[in-house]
Amino acid sequence: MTELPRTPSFDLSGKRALVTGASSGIGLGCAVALAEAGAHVVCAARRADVLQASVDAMRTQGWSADAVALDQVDLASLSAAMEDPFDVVLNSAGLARHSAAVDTTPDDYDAVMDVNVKAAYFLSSYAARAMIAAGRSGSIIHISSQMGHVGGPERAVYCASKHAIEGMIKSMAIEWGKKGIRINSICPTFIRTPLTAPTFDDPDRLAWVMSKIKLPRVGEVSDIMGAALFLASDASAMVTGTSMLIDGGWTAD
Ligand SMILES: NC(=O)c1ccc[n+]([C@@H]2O[C@H](COP(=O)([O-])OP(=O)(O)OC[C@H]3O[C@@H](n4cnc5c(N)ncnc54)[C@H](O)[C@@H]3O)[C@@H](O)[C@H]2O)c1
Ligand SMILES: O=C(O)[C@H](O)[C@@H](O)[C@H](O)[C@H](O)CO
Repeated sequence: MTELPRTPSFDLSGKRALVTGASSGIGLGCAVALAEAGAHVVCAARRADVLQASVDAMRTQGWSADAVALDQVDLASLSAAMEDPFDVVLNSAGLARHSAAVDTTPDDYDAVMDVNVKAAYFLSSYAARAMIAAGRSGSIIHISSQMGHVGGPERAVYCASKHAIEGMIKSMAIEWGKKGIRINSICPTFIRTPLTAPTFDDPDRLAWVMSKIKLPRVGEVSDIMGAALFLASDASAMVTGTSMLIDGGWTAD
């Protein structure tokens, strides 16, 4: 009989995962995807009350989850939260402040870069450091953006921050690959979350979005959850230093 290849496992039983930005939007969706696959998920965000409500809802499903209040711009707290190694670290915390490039203030610039780049950089660094010290492999995943690959009007700082993630993951993948640590990004198009409310609530901006997406609708959080599970699990064991565009065809032309 033909020996058939085995489908790799998407099961995360016995794995410990950290998901940042887990109180809402894409982060909450990814936390659910990992918990449903069997991981114990530590959900991190700043708003302890909102976060606890999400964790309580996950527990009622029979999934394993904890909440940790964390402002990841505070690198000392971030480092402390990462001391015990995780098998999976998924970073969805992020900020968008859009303005014409000539009107961007240093405060807007710093706010976006501090969360989207600096915190993401040190989160990765601390995560890998703990994995290496424990002699463990792991998967680090950043929610970047299609704006890490193309530009967008009134989005120069946001695009700069997401392009930085794309360069960062490639360099870190080179450094950590032989230790069994993978690092990748997911690059979504416009997804319906609190972050995109100002864009979707403006008819002109929504029309621009729909003129760029090739599919007939905007993205939903559920469109990202399968990719998160894939990159977290052994199903993606040969995938590192790359980004997965979930952009409804935005970047196809
Ligand atoms: N919604 C989209 O269309 C879209 C598309 C592409 C990429 N993204 C990216 O996805 C990620 C999640 O965004 P979302 O759409 O789910 O929005 P969201 O506003 O629902 O989630 C962002 C989360 O980041 C958290 N956060 C912000 N600053 C933080 C800090 N200093 N410390 C800890 N947590 C902090 C917020 O509290 C929130 O929970 C972001 O990185 C965003 O850039 C979103
Ligand atoms: O541009 C916006 O309105 C959002 O704040 C961004 O988060 C984008 O939705 C996203 O990155 C897709 O390009």
